[in-house]
Amino acid sequence: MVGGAGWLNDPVTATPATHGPHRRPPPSTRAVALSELRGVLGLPPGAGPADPSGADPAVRGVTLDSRHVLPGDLYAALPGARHHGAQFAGQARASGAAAALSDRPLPGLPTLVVPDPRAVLGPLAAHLHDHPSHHLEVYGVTGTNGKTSTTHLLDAGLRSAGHRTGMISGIRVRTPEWSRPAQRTTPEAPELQETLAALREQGATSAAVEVSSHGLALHRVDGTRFRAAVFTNLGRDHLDLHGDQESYFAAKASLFAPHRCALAVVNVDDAHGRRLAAQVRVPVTTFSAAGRREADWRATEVRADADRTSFRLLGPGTDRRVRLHLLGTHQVDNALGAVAALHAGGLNVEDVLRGMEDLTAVSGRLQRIDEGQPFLALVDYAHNVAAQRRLLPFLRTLTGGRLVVVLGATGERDPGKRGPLGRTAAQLGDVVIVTDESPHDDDPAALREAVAGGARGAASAQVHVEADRDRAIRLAVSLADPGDVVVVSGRGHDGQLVAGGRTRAFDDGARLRAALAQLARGGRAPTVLLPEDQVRKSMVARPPCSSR
Ligand SMILES: CC(=O)N[C@H]1[C@@H](OP(=O)(O)OP(=O)(O)OC[C@H]2O[C@@H](n3ccc(=O)[nH]c3=O)[C@H](O)[C@@H]2O)O[C@H](CO)[C@@H](O)[C@@H]1O[C@H](C)C(=O)N[C@@H](C)C(=O)N[C@H](CCC(=O)O)C(=O)O
Ligand SMILES: Nc1ncnc2c1ncn2[C@@H]1O[C@H](COP(=O)(O)OP(=O)(O)OP(=O)(O)O)[C@@H](O)[C@H]1O
Repeated sequence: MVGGAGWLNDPVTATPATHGPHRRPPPSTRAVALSELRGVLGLPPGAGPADPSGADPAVRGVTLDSRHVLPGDLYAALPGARHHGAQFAGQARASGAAAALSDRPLPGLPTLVVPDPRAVLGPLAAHLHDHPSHHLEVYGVTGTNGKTSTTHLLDAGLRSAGHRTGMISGIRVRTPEWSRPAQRTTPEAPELQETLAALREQGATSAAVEVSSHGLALHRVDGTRFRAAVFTNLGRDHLDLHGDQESYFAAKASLFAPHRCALAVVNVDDAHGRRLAAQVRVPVTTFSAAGRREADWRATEVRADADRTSFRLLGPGTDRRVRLHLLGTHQVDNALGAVAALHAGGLNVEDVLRGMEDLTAVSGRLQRIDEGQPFLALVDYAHNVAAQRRLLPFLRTLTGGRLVVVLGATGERDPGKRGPLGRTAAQLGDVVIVTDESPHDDDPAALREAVAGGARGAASAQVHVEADRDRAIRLAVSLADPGDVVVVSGRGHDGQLVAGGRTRAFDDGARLRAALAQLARGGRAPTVLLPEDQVRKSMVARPPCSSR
């Protein structure tokens, strides 16, 4: 389709062409002899335990999950946090795996043995699919916040500029012929290469791909060539994986290595962005939403309200006002990154801006929920302090009243960010309602306490603790006065809560809408009565808004 459109009005219908149990590799996938793959890895002929029969089986696909093996696949048996894939060799063999890749020989399967199989999986999958990224213009986006939004803006711009394109984002994976919900931000290498191959086969000319730091550190994008890559920003996040901020930055920076990407597009409002721009060895285009004069692309005269966001765009040969439907000043950063990348990639700025200006929303990113209530209610995906620091001051500008923030912390992720999440919400909001997100196997009460402890420490907001997320949302609605702003943060589009090994459907937008509809039906507020010990008020009087 030409003419940008967001997911909310995307014309592509979902078909079950998924990776996973319904995996359907592109028909064009060629058969490659195992000996050829051995050559790709630089293994000498016959090195490592070969098939005792001396056969040289044809490999037609690759997967790292025994449950998804199709006949002829190479099964990559990887060491994991809970299992070693070698445990599942029997299942892979029974499903028709032709061969294996692992750090040890697998019984009954000719195995390519390398010390770090994850590290060679991407190049192998790319080889098997004839390097699809070399035949597409692939635009990547990395950074702590703004990846999904920027990816959607890139997609909208590519489409309005006439590209037949695909999008691999943390919300959905879409090709011209099918679309499905994403399982993770950046797919594992076999799925990524398979999707890029499907794009090529379906006549796509380009793709916008979200690249998480997990994706980089876990080699998921190895074997992929990017026409241009955007760096949005770096805040504290994912230290559970990276250990420290320096390693986190190094993971992000690795996307911009010359073997991966041809052009770097970097946000120089961000300190790590400035560092990256100074160190990369590919041509760099810079952008600044703060209007820095040294940037190649910059925004001035930014106006952002509850309906839209606009700014004056200044760049090579460009000086024009841009009007976005997306809400929040941070979307100016994201739009600048997208426009700079597409211009660097050779596209016409007016063509791409048309699509970006038509993009109506990105699911769960500052999405307004309106049921006629006399206050603003929104859902957002902010789940780290850096995002809160952009989001909450913006929302403050939309209210002369109070800012009510519903938040929690996901379990099994960096414990060090829980207290700061609560503290920042309390510093920048007036009413903080701490609730459960997805605790996974962590203790939900301990997670709530860590967030609430941070919030109480800030001592400037009213702090409530309500374990049940639905009740927390209804509490927020019941507490809102005309003119206030309510934001349910942290989950965005994510329609599931995971606790104690069980997953249940839970959509923040739908629950917020239901609470607002109940308010509209019942007059004032759907009263939520909480046991006294669940309500903690660290401060009853709130500071005047003007003091913030
Ligand atoms: C912490 C982490 O990254 N874990 C990854 C890891 O899982 P694991 O170590 O727990 O795997 P495991 O269960 O021990 O199994 C070991 C191996 O056996 C295989 N297996 C397992 C069971 C079976 O029946 N058959 C089988 O073949 C598994 O596919 C795996 O390869 O290896 C798996 C595949 O090998 C990954 O899918 C998995 O990513 C998990 C699911 C994940 O989502 N991680 C998150 C943290 C993530 O990647 N997030 C980022 C960024 C998010 C953001 O920006 O906010 C993302 O890109 O999504
Ligand atoms: N450029 C930005 N700078 C700071 N915060 C942002 C920016 N863009 C978005 N945000 C905030 O981060 C949240 C997540 O945005 P988005 O999904 O676009 O980023 P992301 O990098 O894909 O996040 P994740 O990796 O968690 O999927 C938004 O809901 C918003 O609160």
